[in-house]
Amino acid sequence: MNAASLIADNISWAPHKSLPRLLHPVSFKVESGQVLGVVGPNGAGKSTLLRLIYHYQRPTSGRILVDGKDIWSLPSRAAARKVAAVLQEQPGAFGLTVRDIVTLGRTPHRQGFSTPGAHDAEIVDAAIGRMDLQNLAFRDVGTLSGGERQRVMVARALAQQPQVLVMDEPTNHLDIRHQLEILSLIRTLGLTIVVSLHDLNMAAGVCDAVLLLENGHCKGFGLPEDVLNEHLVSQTFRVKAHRETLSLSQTRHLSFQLPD
Ligand SMILES: Nc1ncnc2c1ncn2[C@@H]1O[C@H](COP(=O)(O)OP(=O)(O)OP(=O)(O)O)[C@@H](O)[C@H]1O
Repeated sequence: MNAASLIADNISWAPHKSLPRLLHPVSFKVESGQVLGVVGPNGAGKSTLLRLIYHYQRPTSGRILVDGKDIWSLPSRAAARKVAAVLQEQPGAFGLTVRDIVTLGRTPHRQGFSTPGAHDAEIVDAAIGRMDLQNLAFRDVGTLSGGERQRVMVARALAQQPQVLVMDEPTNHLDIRHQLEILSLIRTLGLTIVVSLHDLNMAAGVCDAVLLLENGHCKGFGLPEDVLNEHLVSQTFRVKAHRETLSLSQTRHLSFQLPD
């Protein structure tokens, strides 16, 4: 794998020039190979921020640098060789096999309309193996469970050989076991990762840094233990947050209740 640093330099977004910004200017840096968690209440702007990074929506202001190169100065194909995404809404790709879907990850690396070659096939097989999908390779993706489909989407992103991987709520719809598997996988991919997560304890466990959003504003960026403190979490999520150290694992754990 081929991780690279990611810099967001004053990026913001509005649906139109005449409309108010839904994401206010924010700057941060993710070192090569590190995992940034994006957290915040519903509607905070997490997916909006991620869309700018995976080259889907152009920022209204600012630059996004991967390995020092502004991805919005690149054509889509070149940007897709730098940044891949695993999204919540999975395409209804009925009729395509798992292998077909993973092979789509090679598209940005091919010339024009050329068909995939032996080199592509090797990379696709490696991605399928990495996600333990060998037994499902020729299954119609429409017949897979949500967890299996999620693994296919990660395999497709790996076949894309990006430097940065963006994951929008990758644990959604997964049972506890699969949530933990995805989180432990995140740590082993050797890529720079930006992941949005709703579970703050999971974010604290898996991320090197956390960005906390509220209403399109950055409320905190830094080490999980600093950003996910009782005060900031209580204020941002409008709950009463309590943080304790669990005796068994010696990890910090947040619990929540509604305020009085
Ligand atoms: N294209 C758009 N036009 C108008 N409003 C938009 C557009 N995209 C997003 N929004 C609004 O921006 C706000 C932030 O949305 P976003 O999906 O980024 O939030 P989120 O933090 O990912 O939320 P959730 O946790 O519910 O998934 C929401 O109020 C949403 O309705």
